[in-house]
Amino acid sequence: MEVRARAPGKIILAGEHAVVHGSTAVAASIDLCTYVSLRFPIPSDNDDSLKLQLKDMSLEFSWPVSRIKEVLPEVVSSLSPTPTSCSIETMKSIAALVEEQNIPEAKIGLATGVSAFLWLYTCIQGYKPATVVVTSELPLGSGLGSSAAFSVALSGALLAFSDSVSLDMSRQEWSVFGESDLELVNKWAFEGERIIHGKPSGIDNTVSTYGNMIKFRSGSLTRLKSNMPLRMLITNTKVGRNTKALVAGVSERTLRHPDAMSFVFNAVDSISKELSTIIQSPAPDDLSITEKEEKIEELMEMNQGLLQCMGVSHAVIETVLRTTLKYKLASKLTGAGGGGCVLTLLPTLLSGTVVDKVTAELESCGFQCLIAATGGKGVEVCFGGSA
Ligand SMILES: Nc1ncnc2c1ncn2[C@@H]1O[C@H](COP(=O)(O)OP(=O)(O)OP(=O)(O)O)[C@@H](O)[C@H]1O
Ligand SMILES: C[C@@](O)(CCO)CC(=O)[O-]
Ligand SMILES: [Mg+2]
Repeated sequence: MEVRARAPGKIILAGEHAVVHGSTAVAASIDLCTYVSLRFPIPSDNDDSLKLQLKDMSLEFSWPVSRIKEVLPEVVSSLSPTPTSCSIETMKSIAALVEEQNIPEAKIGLATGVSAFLWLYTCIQGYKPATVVVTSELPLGSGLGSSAAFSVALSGALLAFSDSVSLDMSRQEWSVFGESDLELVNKWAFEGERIIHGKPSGIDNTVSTYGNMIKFRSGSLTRLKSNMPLRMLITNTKVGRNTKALVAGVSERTLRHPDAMSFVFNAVDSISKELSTIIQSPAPDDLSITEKEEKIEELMEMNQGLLQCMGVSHAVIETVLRTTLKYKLASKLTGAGGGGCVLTLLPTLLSGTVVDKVTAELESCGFQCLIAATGGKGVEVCFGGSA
């Protein structure tokens, strides 16, 4: 028995960090995914372990299920079909299980992802032996929502083989969950994000679950229908960072300067709302595509300035901004910042030559550029077969 799930990464067009503090944000899925396959052994395999293979990193972790039962006895006895948060005590027990695996120091950032895996697995599948294989097209820890895509794909695969959702297991092609099942996948993925992020707003797992473009505020989403092409150059600075630490840094700054930061968050809220209005406004209205793009560019620059106020920009991000500005292109960081990826709007009338030139200049600085398709599908599953 095997099921595979895939979930997309995302870009945040406006509102990262401020969304954690109640502001509106706008995000779109991208066509780079994380894939999770789940397979239960057959009795003749004589396999009583839970295995997690992180293929891209050539890492494999394995726990005898008896060991998981011994360390986490309370998880299954209190199994509930509704997503639950991991308590501090259980987190400590999970950390012990992860520590036993001796993750190489250079890859220690994966420990939170492995912890999220153990929590979601035992909550949804109990102490069953299984092999879970993960691969990803997303750079990890770069602002493109790798943690959310991992949590969503994992929740999707685990729930596909649970009684909580209704799926046609005979369909051997990529299929979508029903509306209420999607909600369940999203809620479990949020619990995974909590373990990886500390204090997520929920925007990343929501856009990965539902796909397309969304407006998000205080846990609730509005699906957006874009009425204009939106081509974004994504520049990966390759400077590593950690969303949990950056989110905590903004919270600390907010505690130190509550009044000033509340104005910053309000300004971001207005920017996100204005951006979503422009994106959705009917195609042939009073504003031409070029006028809309100019407004979006200005909003991106304003948002970037406010992200700087929050303390989440970085020297390397400023280098990308300066480089793209030479070509009169507007940019902003995307995701948690502190390094990671930068978005640059490529206006419809921009010539291919300019795109090639700016890309070449960015790549000569050691950055990696890509143009991802935005607003595609959310989480999908596929039973058996080889779709
Ligand atoms: N494919 C994966 N396999 C295992 N763990 C993963 C995988 N993808 C993400 N993770 C976990 O998520 C962490 C990265 O999450 P983080 O939130 O810091 O960055 P991001 O999600 O890529 O960017 P952002 O949150 O800004 O969009 C990794 O260190 C790891 O713990
Ligand atoms: C930085 C942040 O706003 C977005 C990370 O992609 C964190 C979150 O909303 O959970
Ligand atoms: Mg993340």
